[in-house]
Amino acid sequence: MMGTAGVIVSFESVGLRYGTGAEILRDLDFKLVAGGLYFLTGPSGAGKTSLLKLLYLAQRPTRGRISLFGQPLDEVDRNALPGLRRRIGIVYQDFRLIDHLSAFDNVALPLRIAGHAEDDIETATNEMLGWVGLSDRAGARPPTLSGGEQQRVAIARAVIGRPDLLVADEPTGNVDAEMARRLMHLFGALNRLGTTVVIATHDIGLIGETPGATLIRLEKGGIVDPTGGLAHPPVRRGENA
Ligand SMILES: Nc1ncnc2c1ncn2[C@@H]1O[C@H](COP(=O)(O)OP(=O)(O)OP(=O)(O)O)[C@@H](O)[C@H]1O
Repeated sequence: MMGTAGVIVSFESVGLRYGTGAEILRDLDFKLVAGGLYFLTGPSGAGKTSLLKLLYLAQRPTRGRISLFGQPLDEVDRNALPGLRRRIGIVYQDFRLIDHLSAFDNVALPLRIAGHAEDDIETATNEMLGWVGLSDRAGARPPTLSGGEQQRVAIARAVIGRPDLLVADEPTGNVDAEMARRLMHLFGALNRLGTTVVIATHDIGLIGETPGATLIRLEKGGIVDPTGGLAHPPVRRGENA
């Protein structure tokens, strides 16, 4: 059996209900391995976005226990939560860009918050904008960008700080197949640098083109694990299982 070494996320008997409604997530028991690449799939309404919200600390479970970066969240001091959140890059389904900042300044934001030197910020931000094909839109504000362009700004902002955990909700939902492939390369490159990546998507093609990823399938609020990848995660090099 796998111990806790190399585990970045653990869910134990987790359930979630909104208000007094029925549980929309139930009996979630799984571990994510540090450095892993995970796709979360399932029909509309299965609870994918809700599961991601638990992961990026926007929602607390109504039952069970979640541990993140080795820390049980129910024991973490409130003051420590912002520190944990800074280790997570998030691509929201609705982007959540800051409308009065340029694309450049939206992407640069995590580096500014982390206190990097302005020269370094400029180089890294320009490089990232180039990768997502938005060099010529650096000065544009989000309301003047197309949906696909906004999505790419959101992705660039989420990955630029090399987070320990990247959580992306339908990150290729608004771009064409070629751009989706390019963005997947970006997630793959980040993953190879050590970031654990969790992507919710309906895009079966994207999943098929990504070898080495583990599929997490949600149905009616519960996980089905057809490949056994969650119950028996692959042992990665350098890791004592
Ligand atoms: N804030 C909320 N309050 C009440 N119910 C909610 C809330 N957010 C989601 N739900 C309900 O929880 C269930 C799961 O929703 P969720 O958005 O997590 O599904 P999803 O798998 O991400 O769907 P989609 O693929 O359509 O985005 C749905 O029945 C939804 O109506």
